[in-house]
Amino acid sequence: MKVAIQGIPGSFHHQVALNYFGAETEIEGFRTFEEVAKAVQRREVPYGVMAIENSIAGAILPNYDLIDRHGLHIFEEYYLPISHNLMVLPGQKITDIKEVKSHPMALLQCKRFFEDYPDIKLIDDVDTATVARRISDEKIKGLGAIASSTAAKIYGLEILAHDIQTIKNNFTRFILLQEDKPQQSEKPNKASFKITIRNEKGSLAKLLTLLSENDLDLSKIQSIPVIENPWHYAFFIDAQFDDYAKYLKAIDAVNQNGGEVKIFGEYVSRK
Ligand SMILES: O=C(O)C(=O)C[C@]1(C(=O)O)C=C[C@@H](O)C=C1
Repeated sequence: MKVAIQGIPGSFHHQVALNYFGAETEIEGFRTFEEVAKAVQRREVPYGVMAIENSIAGAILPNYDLIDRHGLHIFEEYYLPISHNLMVLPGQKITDIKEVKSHPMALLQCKRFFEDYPDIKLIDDVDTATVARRISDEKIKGLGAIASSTAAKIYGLEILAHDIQTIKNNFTRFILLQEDKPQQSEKPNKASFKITIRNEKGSLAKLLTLLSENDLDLSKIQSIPVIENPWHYAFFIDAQFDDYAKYLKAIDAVNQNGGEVKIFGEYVSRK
């Protein structure tokens, strides 16, 4: 079975794919989330893994948009505890480091650590492990990577500082994607969907009332621009519920009241 991820062995996406699908899984790494979404949409790879939000850095908004544009379905969520480490070519000291490169979400999660090192320049890169591999392959001095301890092991780097994320208790929520609408074996108690409403006074308040009246517990609501219609907004929502029938009633009520609902997935909450 093949699974698409952004990144290479030692990245957090790689870890999630192995944890969820098993150690023997064939993993196909891509450079960008967009390439992952396209590969799943075209059925070149049956499943994709995508980070969607982090407990320190917040949502990865462009990924909600990718799921939407590529018509993908969420069938599962996965929470991975994230520990970041500062690593270098063996023998390098922290005072030798001029630049640190990593995935932008990883850099955001470690911002506070680098406040004590204002001379180190932080630079976005494709993923955590790719930088570790590059330092190792090209024997780059003066450059640090932020990545997992697994990446340090795989690429033979030395860890100068462990657990450098701002809050020790750091989690990233990943979603598992496929092109087809999934058949759920367990009863769903969570759903992700997009609601587009007319930009009128009180329309958001009305929408929230309809959801709350049907006992939906929102764990996320994020507004995104409707690009075809400047200054109009849609909302990406994650909601939990005990009663599936009531959830359907809520969706129906929104549709009846001028909202437009697109469901990305119904699945079991793993929190
Ligand atoms: O760069 C990696 O190792 C990734 O798997 C990407 C990613 C992300 O997209 O948020 C995954 C988990 C962490 O939050 C940091 C980076």
